[in-house]
Amino acid sequence: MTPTLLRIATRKSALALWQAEHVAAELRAVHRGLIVDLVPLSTRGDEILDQPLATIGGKGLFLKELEVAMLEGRADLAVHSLKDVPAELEPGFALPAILPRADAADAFVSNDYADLAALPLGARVGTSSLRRQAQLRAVRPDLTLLDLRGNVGTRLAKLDAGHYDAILLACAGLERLGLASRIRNRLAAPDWLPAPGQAAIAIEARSDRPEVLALLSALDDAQTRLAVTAERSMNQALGGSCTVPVGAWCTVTERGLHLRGMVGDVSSGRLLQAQAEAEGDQAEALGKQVAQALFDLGAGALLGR
Ligand SMILES: NCc1[nH]cc(CCC(=O)O)c1CC(=O)O
Repeated sequence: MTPTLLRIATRKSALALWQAEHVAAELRAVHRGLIVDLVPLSTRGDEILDQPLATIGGKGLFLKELEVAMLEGRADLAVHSLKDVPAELEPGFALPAILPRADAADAFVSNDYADLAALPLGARVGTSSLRRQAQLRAVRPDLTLLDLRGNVGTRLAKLDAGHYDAILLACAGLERLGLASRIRNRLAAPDWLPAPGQAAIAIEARSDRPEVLALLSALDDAQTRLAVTAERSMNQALGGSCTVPVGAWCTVTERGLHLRGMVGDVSSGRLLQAQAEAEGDQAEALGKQVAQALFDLGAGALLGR
């Protein structure tokens, strides 16, 4: 029987709540009469803020509590930033919808400097993302890289308190929170690669709930799904963890898919880059092909395998 109520499990950060509200509004718009409620939950990834994500167990930390809520019948779906969703989902779960992508660029945010090139020698830049750190090292080996965790508001407050000369965030998150005015400069492809799936919102649900999956799939954007499938397939073929600096960017045109991939080394600032094109129905194979090209360039040593 088609459900008349859908409950969305979400993290409690301002960005997570915005994304869940956005999905709720879209669901109400496409399914007239459907009741959609939010179930805000705390996750381990939100609670442990004093350690880098890579050391406390990675991205799955943000999903676990939301998945438990779905398994226990307290929620019907969960809304995530796709870049926080591990390449391999927990068994029994699916991503029935991936929403149209926002701006996938990273944002250079600073109160004193217009862009990376304007930073003085040795300037302090805050980011806990290994991908951002490796790309920073590659263009500015002199910079002092400092850890920076917490939600978007916390990170901006730490910048404003003077702990950093600049910080890097995702443009998409700033835009969703009405903070686009904080973006001083966009760090964008092909010179600078985002995380696989960056700027796409994903809906997760139990694979054994066909009526729920059918309602949710109405929000799926085919073009975004193709692009992020290629990016996530590459990430998975490289080992799929968030403890290595990996960037990916796939564009979709009438001619097909174009995937760029990057594996970096934070200490040396060395970046390995590869790219390839494929037909629209070959997204997964394209991801594996670019991963193989990166291995051929020596990515294995950087990935510790
Ligand atoms: N890791 C936290 C996270 N997960 C998704 C976004 C931004 C929104 C998106 O990429 O969809 C952010 C914040 C950031 O990186 O600045």
